[in-house]
Amino acid sequence: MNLFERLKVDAAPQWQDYTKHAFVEQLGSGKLPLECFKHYLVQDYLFLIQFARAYALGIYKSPAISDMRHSLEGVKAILDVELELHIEICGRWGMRREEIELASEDTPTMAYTRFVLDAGMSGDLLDLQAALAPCVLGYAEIGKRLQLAGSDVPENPYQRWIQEYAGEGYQGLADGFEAWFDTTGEQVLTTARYPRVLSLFEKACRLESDFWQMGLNATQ
Ligand SMILES: Cc1ncc(CO)c(N)n1
Repeated sequence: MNLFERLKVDAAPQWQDYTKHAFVEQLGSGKLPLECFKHYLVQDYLFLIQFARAYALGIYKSPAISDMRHSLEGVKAILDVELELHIEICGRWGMRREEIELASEDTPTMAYTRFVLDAGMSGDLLDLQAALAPCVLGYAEIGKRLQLAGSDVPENPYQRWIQEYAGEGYQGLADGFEAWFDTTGEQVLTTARYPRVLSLFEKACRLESDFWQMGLNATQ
């Protein structure tokens, strides 16, 4: 079992809540109200700006050039690919980049992003990776699962989103992150340290669930 698999087992309730959240299930069935998705997507754009900073912090916290390159991959994937996907999807409803960037961050967006940044600033690369892992590895798992189940749902309005996270590019990024996380674990993880790493991972899962819930709450 690699480090990610071990954390998933030990944080099973939090992982389930996050990856099988009602928002995710409705996204997969195509039944999610558009209002919820739009609210989520604008907040996610703001989220990703902060996450690019968190990967940049990863460069700063990298003990080796190979670690720097992994962090740089994360920065590039967000700035060059993921943010552009959001702009493309928002553009379908006539929302422009300037308008999205002017939106104000909701509390769950602030809570999650600042939590990750603080985990990295106050800790080392492994702490930062533990706080980042649910994001990239969770979306890769969700994307793959929804894509596989999706053949039963013709004309899902959220297909473009699913396809992006199930696609080769994102799946490759997640595989790279998982191996990198494991390598860092082999270098610095001790038995005494594991509970703190697990706690960071669990908290990030909870903050992911809160992020989905923020999307669902947009109809109320
Ligand atoms: C909230 C959140 N978690 C994870 C990802 C995956 O990058 C994302 N775009 N947004």
